[in-house]
Order: sequence, then C-alpha cells, then structure tokens
Amino acid sequence: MTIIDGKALSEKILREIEQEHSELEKKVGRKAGLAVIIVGDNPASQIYVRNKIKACERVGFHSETIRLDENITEENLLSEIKKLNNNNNVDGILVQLPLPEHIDELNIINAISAEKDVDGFHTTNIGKMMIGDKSGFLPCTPAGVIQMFEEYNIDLKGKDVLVIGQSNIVGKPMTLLLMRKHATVQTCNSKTKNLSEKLQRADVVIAAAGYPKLVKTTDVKEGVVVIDVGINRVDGKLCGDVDFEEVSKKASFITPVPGGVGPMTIAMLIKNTFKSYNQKMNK
Ligand SMILES: Nc1nc2c(c(=O)[nH]1)N[C@@H](CN(C=O)c1ccc(C(=O)N[C@@H](CCC(=O)O)C(=O)O)cc1)CN2
Repeated sequence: MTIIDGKALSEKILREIEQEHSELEKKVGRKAGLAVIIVGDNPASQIYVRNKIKACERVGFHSETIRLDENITEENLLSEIKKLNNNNNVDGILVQLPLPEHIDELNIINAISAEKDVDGFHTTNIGKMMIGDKSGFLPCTPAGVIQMFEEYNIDLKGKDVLVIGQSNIVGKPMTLLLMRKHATVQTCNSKTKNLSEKLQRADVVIAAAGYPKLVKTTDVKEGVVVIDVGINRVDGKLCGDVDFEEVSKKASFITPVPGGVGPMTIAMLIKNTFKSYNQKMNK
C-alpha cells in the first residue's frame, strides 16, 4: 500500500514555480499577484486563506487579502471585484467559499474576469474545461487529484471510478476530468441507492461527500485506489470521508487527511495564478 503524499508533491510543484517565477520576474519587472477576498469569519475559511497567502509568500508572489464584513451587500462585494479586475498587478482573484446566504454565489463568481478566475469556477472556464480548451483554468481540487494520479502513474483508462459527491467545486468537475482520462465514472449523491454495492465494484473511489468516515473497509475491494477529499472536524480533530486506519489495509493507494488533497488544492491555485501571469506576459 502506498500513501499518496500530497504535501510532498505540492512542495515539489511550488519549488518548480518559485524557480520559473524568479527568472520571469527579472525579465518582466513585476511579481505574479493573487488577491483573495474573504467575507465573514468562518474559522475553516480563515485557515484556508492563510494557507493560500503562505503559499504565495513561499513562491515569491505578491498577494493581498481583502477581508470584508459578514453583512456586506452584494453590490459592495461586486465593486471590490471590479477594482481587482482593473488592477494590473493582480493576475488571479478568488472569493473564498462559502459566502453568506444573502449573497448570490454565481453572480459573484461570474463578476470575476474569466482571465483572472484562478479558482476555475467562472462559467467561461467551466465551459472551456468541458470542451478541453486548454486556455482556461481548471478547478483546483479536481486538478490536484488528477496531478496525483499522474505523479503516481495510476492509469485511469477503462477503470471504474466512483465519485461520491456532486458539488460544483469538486464532484462535478472531477467527473469531467476523469472522463477526459477515459475512466468509466459514476457520480453519487445523497439520494444514491446501494452505495455500498457500488463501492465494492469500484477500482477507484473519490470521496467528497463531507461525511466523516463514510467509506469503510467492508465497502471497498482489495487493491482499490482511494482519494479522500473530505475535510471534517470531529472533536477538534481533522478527518476525511474515509476510515483511513481500516481502508488503508485493503487499498493499493490512499490519500491521508491532512496532507493529501488539501495541499494539492493550494498548489494548483498557485499554478493557475502563474499561468494567468504567463498568459498576460504573452499578450
Ligand atoms: N474559493 C474557493 N473556496 C473554497 C475552495 C476553493 O477551491 N476555492 N475549496 C474548499 C476549501 N479549500 C480551498 O479554499 C481548501 C481546503 C483545505 C485545504 C488544506 O490545505 N487542507 C489541509 C488541512 C488544513 C486544516 O488544518 O484545516 C490538509 O488537508 O492537509 C486547502 C484549501 C472550500 N472553499
């Protein structure tokens, strides 16, 4: 059994970007820049935003964090985005999700210029992903999972892959990227019947449901590849959607939580920001 080390892989990606960026910065005369908007004080979001800013510092990017009150109006949030769209030092913009309920998430995402949407959530980038137009940005978590498969030489061609969860951030784009790898994909949701039977048949399981230890040993077959996208806090401790202790006894490859998909999400964000910077330089 191999534990897929997302932390080490993300560090390798960041090292490569740091090097390429420092060479380009000398030629261009400015750093790549990422702006992160956070609304309210959700504790988990605070951690993720801090990790994103740390990653920017790690690779030498310019970063700015715009902290906004929980009660901000949609109009005022849109005007912050407009300023960043017009700021030439900013290559990437993201709004940390989730947003408070009074704000229309889709409206906000689509207000970000598609060329700066390094989260890959804008309708234009989702469309580009759908048809395989490489000029767009891929959503960071699914792109990070694909990068893990490539790094560990896990071939998906003809494999039966079960994706648990169909969120816009993970499940749906993950399904699409797996199809591009010629996997046979089944996407489950909370209404799916006989999940346990489906799990037993899967060669690869990608758990992104948000239920602690949903996937158990009795559910999976010997040699299964397990990717745990879940990040749950139980009694102050982090755990994924997979019972790691037990399932790792049957798996051929498995990701841990923490230290698996999470750091890869951040590495892909940095990669997308660097891509945006490069695209601007080449214009
Ligand atoms: N605008 C966005 N919002 C959200 C996204 C996103 O991609 N864009 N995804 C998730 C949260 N997320 C990124 O923002 C994210 C989650 C987890 C990690 C991470 O590094 N996890 C660590 C553990 C960190 C901890 O102590 O909690 C790990 O798994 O090792 C990074 C990013 C929802 N919102």
